[in-house]
Amino acid sequence: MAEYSTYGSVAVLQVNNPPLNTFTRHVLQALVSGLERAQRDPAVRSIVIAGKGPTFPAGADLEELLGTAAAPLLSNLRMVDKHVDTCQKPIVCAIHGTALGGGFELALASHYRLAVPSATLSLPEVHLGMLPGAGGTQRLPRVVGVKSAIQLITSGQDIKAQQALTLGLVDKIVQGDLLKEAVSFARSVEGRPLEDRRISQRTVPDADKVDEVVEATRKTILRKARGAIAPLTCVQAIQASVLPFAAGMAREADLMTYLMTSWQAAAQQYVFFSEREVRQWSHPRDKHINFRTAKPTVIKSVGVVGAGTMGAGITISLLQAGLKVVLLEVNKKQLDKAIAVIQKTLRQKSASQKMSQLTTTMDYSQLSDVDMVIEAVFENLRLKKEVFRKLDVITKPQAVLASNTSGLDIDKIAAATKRPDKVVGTHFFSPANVMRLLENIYGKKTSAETVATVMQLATTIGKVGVLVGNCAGFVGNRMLGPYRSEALFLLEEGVDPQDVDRAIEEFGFPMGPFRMTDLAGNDIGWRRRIEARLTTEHGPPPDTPALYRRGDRYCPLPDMLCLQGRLGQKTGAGCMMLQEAKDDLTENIYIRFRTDGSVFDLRRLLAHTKTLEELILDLLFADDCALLAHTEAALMSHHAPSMCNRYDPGSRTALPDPVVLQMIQDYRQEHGFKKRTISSQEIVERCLYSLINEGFHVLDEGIASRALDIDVIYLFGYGWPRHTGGPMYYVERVIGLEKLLRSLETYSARYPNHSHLQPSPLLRDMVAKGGSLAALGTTDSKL
Ligand SMILES: CC/C=C\C/C=C/C(=O)SCCNC(=O)CCNC(=O)[C@H](O)C(C)(C)COP(=O)(O)OP(=O)(O)OC[C@H]1O[C@@H](n2cnc3c(N)ncnc32)[C@H](O)[C@@H]1OP(=O)(O)O
Repeated sequence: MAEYSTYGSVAVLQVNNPPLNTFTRHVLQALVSGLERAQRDPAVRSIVIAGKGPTFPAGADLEELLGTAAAPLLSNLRMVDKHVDTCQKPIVCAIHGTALGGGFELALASHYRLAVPSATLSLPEVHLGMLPGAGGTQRLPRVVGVKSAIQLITSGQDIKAQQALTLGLVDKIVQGDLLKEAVSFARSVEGRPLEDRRISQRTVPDADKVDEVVEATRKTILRKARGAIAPLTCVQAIQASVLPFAAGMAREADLMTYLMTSWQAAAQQYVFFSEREVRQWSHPRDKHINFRTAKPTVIKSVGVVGAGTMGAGITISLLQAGLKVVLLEVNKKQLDKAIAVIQKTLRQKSASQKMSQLTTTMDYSQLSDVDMVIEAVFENLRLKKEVFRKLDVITKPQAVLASNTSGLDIDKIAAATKRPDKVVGTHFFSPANVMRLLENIYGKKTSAETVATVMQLATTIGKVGVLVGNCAGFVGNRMLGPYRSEALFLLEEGVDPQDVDRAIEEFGFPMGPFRMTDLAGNDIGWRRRIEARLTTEHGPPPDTPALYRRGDRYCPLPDMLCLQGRLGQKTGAGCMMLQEAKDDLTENIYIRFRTDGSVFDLRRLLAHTKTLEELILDLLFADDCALLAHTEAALMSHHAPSMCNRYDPGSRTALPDPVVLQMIQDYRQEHGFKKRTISSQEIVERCLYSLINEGFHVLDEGIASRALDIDVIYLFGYGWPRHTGGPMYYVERVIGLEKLLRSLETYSARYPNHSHLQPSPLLRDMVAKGGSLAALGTTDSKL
């Protein structure tokens, strides 16, 4: 737990609690005993505290923190820190690996800190819904000032050793043997006065500006926190650091108790464990196939087909993980553009050496030797099947073939090959090199080995891989469908798009449904609806009632917007007009693209088609993605820049668009909707409950095997607010399943033809039998 040894006058206490040396009560008790022993021993004149194995203590043990032991754990940690702080013999912390949370706080309570260059320090408690409650909010500002302390504690960001040295958080960076250096350093400071080494005795450097600093940061923190209580509570604790140390510690303790007992802390700790637990996958249809039994194929080289935004992002992720990549793109301009993007991103990350691992090509035969291919072409089944047919012939027989699709049928794609067991879905999220989620989809014939391979790939490239079954939209996009539909029905009834967005953003999402569609592109869903024959390129299918499809309520507003060319924000922002656009297109209009400098003459393009709308459609459905992307942008810059909002040139701030508001008004009138006032609560409930209800269907059908898989998908891929734990956790722990059921019953009685509001049989069953999502495999054992 804490090994005691002496080197002459130096006592060394090495925390030994593998793998991360986290603080349990036993570890802390062992530290207290060691400290007392060293203090008692007259031959000991200094003390070194270090971590055995790979790291200095990475903080309090979360398993223990989640149970009834939390309060004693905290008081033990505070006791250790007090022993250390007030010790009459100098205490030196020797830091390597990750000194996090309580580990870093112990170091701050010590008199000296040495670190190896690779060490990382941080106070990440805010991510767990807590604050650094063992003196971190009081000692850190005494070293770095209130302003920096607020920044470091409310972000929980990593502090690298060199930065820690600059900030005065460590005294020396040690290049050689850390323990040896620490022992000789301790010896060198023996007998020196300790008073000025005790951080608790210092004053906060910017104490006179504390109110000013807090005021200046409060707004930003509130905006970033989006409903999370921990960040602002951290600020309150830091504010108390200008008080005498004991008073500040008392304030910190009160605020820590408040946070530790909050549902948000429990939710965020659930998120921490769920992020790790998804790695322990099992096949929803056959539990015998799981992370223990299935062996992944070793992947050293990956082919990426398609160098659009997704393909480039995927390539960056793979290169950063040290894999060899062959990037194939049939359009030279697009390929060059992607190379420039990849180079720039890797350079920013100081990882330019990784470029040597990249081969770019326009020739499929270059893929003959790769271990795996990730296809990232345009989201079109015909095109994807064609690519897979080619890949099946060209790649080696044992190569895994993955499709980066956001919802197309993996079995149909697999059927284009003679190796359906090696075909799998890997749904990356945009930007693919930034977003952590990787939704991995198995088809009917995907082998256990192939599943294990893509789950392993997720870990290798630093993503959170979640295994799901094959259905339209998989888990994430499937659940988004009802949410979007309900948002549209709210427009029909009288809410404006920005009101829906505001309510959802106040709940904690970074973006409401309409701003999100503007960003992602309204045409994505439109194309999918056309493929599903819910609409056509020219309007509703013949003999179809405007507001119904297959007996279900349908809102055609997004289709109408697409027909007007209102496809999304990308088009407004990605290009620059050389000459003013004219509505009638009687003159030549030239448009140059910032992205690749290409110039289009719209009139010449139009000469080949009857109407502008037809031209948009021809290009949208063309398989030539590069042409599509450019021309779509060209047309859109002439037309309206977004679906529902307008954006000033160069800005991403969504502004209500009077044209759209008028259009919605006319639509309401035409279809006899009476505008009514709808509360934010109703907006949030209808949108989110219909999404969560779909989650129950997904579980019922075995598309996801555990509620935590759904939570992780929403947290890491869709911006679901972390402090609520994810949709399924939130509804079970915060709302209550019974309340969800009653609300859905109320809403579905009011809107009998909104099928997604009909409570799922699984939900009904759980409420009737008192069942819980935990029984379906959440991490409850750890809560
Ligand atoms: C009561 C005291 C009150 C207040 C003061 C102090 C508060 C605290 O200290 S709160 C805790 C602060 N520390 C953290 O938040 C660290 C969290 N851990 C991490 O960030 C990472 O695990 C890591 C950077 C330390 C290591 O990352 P990596 O190498 O990628 O490993 P894993 O994340 O996969 O972790 C391996 C294994 O360890 C488990 N684990 C990690 N941290 C803790 C912890 N603090 N307590 C208990 N267990 C922990 C993690 O779940 C993994 O377990 P499995 O292999 O079973 O999945």
